[in-house]
Amino acid sequence: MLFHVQMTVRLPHDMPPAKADELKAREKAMSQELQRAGRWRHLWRIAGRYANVSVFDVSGPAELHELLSQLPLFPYMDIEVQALCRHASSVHEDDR
Ligand SMILES: O=C(O)C[C@H]1C=CC(=O)O1
Repeated sequence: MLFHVQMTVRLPHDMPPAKADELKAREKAMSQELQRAGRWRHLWRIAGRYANVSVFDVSGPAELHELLSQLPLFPYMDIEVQALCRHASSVHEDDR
């Protein structure tokens, strides 16, 4: 199943920079691992914001929740999820 996910990062202003850098480095490593595995299909920065729009390809909501909740920045993100299904007019036959 595909899910559209919007993540907005809200790090506390008093978080020590070294802690923020460590969280961001771990988040980057995990996101790249999931992208290479095909589970995090798209990752786009929303211009002008510390936020992204992503598309995940997972078995269902439970797997998505497990994956998102393991992200190092999870405690510091507002996350909105929308389930996607194939559009009848899509020319991409392999979209699910
Ligand atoms: O920067 C972000 O949007 C938050 C998060 C998503 C991937 C990553 O490396 O950090």
